Amino acid sequence: MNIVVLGGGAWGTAVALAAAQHPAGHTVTLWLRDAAQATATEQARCNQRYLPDIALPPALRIASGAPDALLARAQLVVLGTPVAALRATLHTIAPQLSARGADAPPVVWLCKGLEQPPEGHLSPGLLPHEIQQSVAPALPCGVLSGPSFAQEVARQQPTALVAASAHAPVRQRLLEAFHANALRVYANDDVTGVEVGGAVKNVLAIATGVCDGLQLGLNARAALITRGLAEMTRLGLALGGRAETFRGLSGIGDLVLTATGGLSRNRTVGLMLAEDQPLPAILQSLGHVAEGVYCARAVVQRAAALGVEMPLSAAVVRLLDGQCSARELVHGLLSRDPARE
Ligand SMILES: NC(=O)c1ccc[n+]([C@@H]2O[C@H](COP(=O)([O-])OP(=O)(O)OC[C@H]3O[C@@H](n4cnc5c(N)ncnc54)[C@H](O)[C@@H]3O)[C@@H](O)[C@H]2O)c1
Ligand SMILES: O=P(O)(O)OC[C@H](O)CO
Repeated sequence: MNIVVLGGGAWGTAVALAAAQHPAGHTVTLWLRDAAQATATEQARCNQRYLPDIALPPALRIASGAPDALLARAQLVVLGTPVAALRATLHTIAPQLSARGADAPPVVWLCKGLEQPPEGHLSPGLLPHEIQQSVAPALPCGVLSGPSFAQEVARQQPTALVAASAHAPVRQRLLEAFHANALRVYANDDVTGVEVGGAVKNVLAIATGVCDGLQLGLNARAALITRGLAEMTRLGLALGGRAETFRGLSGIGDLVLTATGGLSRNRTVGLMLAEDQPLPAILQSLGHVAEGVYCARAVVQRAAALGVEMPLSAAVVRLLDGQCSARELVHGLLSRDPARE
């Protein structure tokens, strides 16, 4: 299979690397928007900026510049950008791919979050598949999600992913592309549920980082994860997702990984906020995207529009907006009225 991965951050690189190691012998190209970074990656055979210490397999091709020739041959296009770049990327590639008619390859994204509406706009923050529907509704699309740190996938440590799409051929293409070696890919047709899980767990991982940074204890962390799963599920159901999805890999699975795993960027943001470090400095030191920071407000706004209560996510928004300190956030949550579970 001819696979093109657009976007050479940590996750795009790890996913391209996994596809290039598939025993079927796929032809895999990792496309980077930054030509200098592409050259450096090719010379070092390592993405030192985003995935250091990982040697890229010889079969993995690196490219930059206009991706038209790559897209003309692609049988699967994987978008490795953050949510913020998904709309623009789809705008760029959709005309060429749509022109292939029935031969158009599936397009799948890896991002987890909601789009931030432009400042001052009243439109809701959209999930990735809603962005795709507004930009390129005719393309066969899907999402690859689930509990997966790039570094572990790149080291071929066992990982279970979810391939979600409304289209069975897209799900099948994803299985053929990635299911092998230490990667297991589970199919799911609940795209909304999978995307809500992927977005909300990032916000909740910030909250868990705060909880652990303040050394509130293991009981508090378990309570936070459990109540977080409840609010993730409430929002997901209200948006049309299915309950069982939130009990699966892209729900509780990714929430537990991101909220507790030391490799999580979102959790790291929470740990640093607990030390009262300023957010801009935290984001700069991270060097990678932490989607929870960018989608927390959109999550809470969509929940409010649907009458869904999300107290943990709302508390994270107040903290990110500088309306309270980490300790005040905890105090506010502990002072809430008693409620039924
Ligand atoms: N890193 C992981 O372990 C992991 C795992 C699963 C999912 N994800 C998700 O995948 C997405 C990408 O994460 P990552 O870890 O690769 O991020 P990263 O910070 O390592 O890299 C981001 C990449 O996106 C590119 N980029 C940033 N802004 C852009 C723009 N405006 N236009 C085009 N490209 C742009 C950067 O050049 C870089 O290549 C995120 O939504 C993340 O939540 C990450
Ligand atoms: O490092 P994070 O917090 O962006 O999480 C990475 C993955 O989404 C975990 O599944």
